[in-house]
Amino acid sequence: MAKVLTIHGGVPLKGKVTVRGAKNLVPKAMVAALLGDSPSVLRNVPEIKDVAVVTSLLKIHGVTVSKDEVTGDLTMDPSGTKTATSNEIDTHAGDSRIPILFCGPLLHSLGEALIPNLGGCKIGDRPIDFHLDVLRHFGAEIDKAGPLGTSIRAPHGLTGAKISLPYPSVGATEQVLLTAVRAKGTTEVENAAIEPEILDLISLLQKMGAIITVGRDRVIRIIGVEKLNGYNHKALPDRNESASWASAALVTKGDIFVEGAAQRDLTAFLHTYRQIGGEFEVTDDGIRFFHPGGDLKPLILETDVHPGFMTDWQQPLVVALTQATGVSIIHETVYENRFGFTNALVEMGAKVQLHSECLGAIPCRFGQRNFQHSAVITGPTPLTGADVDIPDLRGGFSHLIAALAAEGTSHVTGIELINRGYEKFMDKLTDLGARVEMNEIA
Ligand SMILES: CC(=O)N[C@H]1[C@@H](OP(=O)(O)OP(=O)(O)OC[C@H]2O[C@@H](n3ccc(=O)[nH]c3=O)[C@H](O)[C@@H]2O)O[C@H](CO)[C@@H](O)[C@@H]1O
Ligand SMILES: C=C(OP(=O)(O)O)C(=O)O
Repeated sequence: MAKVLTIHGGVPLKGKVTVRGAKNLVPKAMVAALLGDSPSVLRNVPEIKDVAVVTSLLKIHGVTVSKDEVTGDLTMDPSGTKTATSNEIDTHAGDSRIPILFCGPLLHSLGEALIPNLGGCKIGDRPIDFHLDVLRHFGAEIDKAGPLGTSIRAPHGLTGAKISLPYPSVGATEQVLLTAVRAKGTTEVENAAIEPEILDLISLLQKMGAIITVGRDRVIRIIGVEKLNGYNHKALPDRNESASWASAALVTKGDIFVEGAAQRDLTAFLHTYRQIGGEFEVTDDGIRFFHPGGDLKPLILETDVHPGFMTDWQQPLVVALTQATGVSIIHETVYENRFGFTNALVEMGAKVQLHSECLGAIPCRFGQRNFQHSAVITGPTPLTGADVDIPDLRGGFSHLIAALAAEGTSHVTGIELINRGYEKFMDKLTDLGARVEMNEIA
């Protein structure tokens, strides 16, 4: 039975939501537990699909994962780590992007790793060439990278390496970290990503006994150690979920206190929010986001790696820009195909034109290659309810907040995708006063 969410729009979202540990850190912290020779404890764990997927992957590799019924904290004991069968691995094909990060830890423990084909949002090709090159630098052999997944071995162990990433990829940087901490000798990675979730992963690895320094100009150095212990760590809050609810407040002319939102990790977002005309108040417990009344202002924006404007913030913000007075331009420089979600916004009444040129100050990797990676948004345009099928996590959130702001009723399918990154999504919407009903259809 498929689910369809009916949304009656036009209600400002008001109230409080709580964000917990980041989707882009928690599953990776769980993978890091494989590196220890004693159990690890992870706190502030959200109930989202990627956590369920990694819990299952750890279990089929012999890791005991137990959850505290009251706090939700996870205790992961890797003492029984074993090779999983290809059938077990195959059950997770297409689920998430995290399995590729099992390579380093499994190669250290078992000398081999079998990785299912990856899932994640369909916002570009999302190749894994950087990951496989990184692993080869450490001495791993890629037996097979084909339709049934990737099989990797390290018959001679893994040795530290000097690596320069072609682009500051988040996943490839994490691949380096999770492999280098127990490799023989020293690793140096240039052009590394330094997103807050990566720095939190480094903190956690440091607790385990890893030797890591983050130097100038995105260079990270790691001295491998033979053994690591388990960690006890509280995951950093989800800055992407925080930014999503902030955009929801602006789009619906509402007022949302996001408990747990951390200003430190949202500097670029808060700057942009204020430029558009959104208001916020930072407290020790979170951030209140609200529409202060009056017109929203258009802007010109490029997504970028940290400390730039995060690509995952772009999609919900585009909905707010449909309500700004004037022309806004967004140049998406991280993914080549992240504007597909705007088709549904156009059906709802928005004016969005896509272009393959780089409409930004810096020409990016996608210029002259026929990727529609720049968007011109003209507002304000009233939005009306529509029937929408959610394409991906952030595009889906954008559709939902557009429907919440629109006049009339919308029907949304594919809502399950939202569970990848938004904990207790329906409860939060209801608590904020949204008029929504979930029904099942044959
Ligand atoms: C689970 C997780 O943490 N997901 C985040 C992570 O994704 P993820 O780690 O997959 O993103 P990357 O930073 O690796 O990707 C950035 C760019 O590099 C390219 N690339 C990446 C790897 C590779 O081997 N070859 C290659 O060409 C990608 O196609 C993309 O164009 O960082 C992205 C950028 O901040 C975020 O949008 C995602 O929410
Ligand atoms: C692109 C995203 O996630 P993933 O890398 O897990 O697909 C996202 O969170 O917006």
